[in-house]
Amino acid sequence: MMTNKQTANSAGDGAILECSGIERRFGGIVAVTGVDLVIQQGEIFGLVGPNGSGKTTLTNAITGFYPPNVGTVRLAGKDITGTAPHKVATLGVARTFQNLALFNGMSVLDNILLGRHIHMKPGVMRTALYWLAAQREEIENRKIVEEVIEFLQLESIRHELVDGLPIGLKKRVELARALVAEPQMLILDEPMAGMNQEEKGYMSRFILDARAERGVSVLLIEHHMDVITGICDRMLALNYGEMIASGIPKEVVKDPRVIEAYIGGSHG
Ligand SMILES: Nc1ncnc2c1ncn2[C@@H]1O[C@H](COP(=O)(O)OP(=O)(O)OP(=O)(O)O)[C@@H](O)[C@H]1O
Repeated sequence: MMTNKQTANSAGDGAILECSGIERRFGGIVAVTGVDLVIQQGEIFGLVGPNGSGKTTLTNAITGFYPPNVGTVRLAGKDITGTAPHKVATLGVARTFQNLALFNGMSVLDNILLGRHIHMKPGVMRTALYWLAAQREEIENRKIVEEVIEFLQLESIRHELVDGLPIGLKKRVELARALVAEPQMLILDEPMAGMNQEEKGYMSRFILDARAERGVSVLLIEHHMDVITGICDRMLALNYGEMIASGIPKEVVKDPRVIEAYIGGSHG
């Protein structure tokens, strides 16, 4: 279990994300309650739980989509509780969504470029007087985008519309869009849903490499326990909105409460 010492960690001692006592209600429904979570810089941290256990609600509380009713969220020591989603993004948190959020009718490249918008200055872009600055900004944007395209091996499909791509590639494009924002913290909501074993292997490798080469810390929501035990440093399991176990994945997945939650839930 997470100790008081860990949850009390604060900026400067390596925590990138700290959630304390998070509760979020929707009308009479308590979607999440009493959740404490500390992710250290460079950690890949797994979040599991059956359908409806509160995983997405917790990420929405962190990213400001649905601020918590109770509790605090700190990013690199700074209190960001209730900060608007676009501001949280500019502070260095990027996410991918359970149900893909790509723009159909647009190419792979254009979808990825959209991930740079938090770093673009529209005022500068529009003002002819500052065309040089804008040009420099554009070159910088393209450089990062090209790096990420190469990193995620999307070169051969860069001009294809995202519409017809298989799910595995769509998920990879979404990861690319999140990475070009150059986040400190990446929140991935079921990035391997619908993938076969080989595709899961690729995606796992990309997540590990993103940490190694781009220095991101990762909060990974995932139902595939082999992926959680394979690439996560630590993990947290939720059930009915509450923490039921946390710690080293190989130990947590053997916890009877976690097994029971999954057998009882629809992912058993
Ligand atoms: N916007 C909302 N309005 C009302 N209830 C909500 C809302 N979002 C989530 N809930 C409820 O909160 C609870 C937790 O849902 P949540 O989507 O966070 O679970 P989850 O673990 O992410 O599930 P899944 O694996 O299906 O994505 C559920 O009972 C859900 O119905």
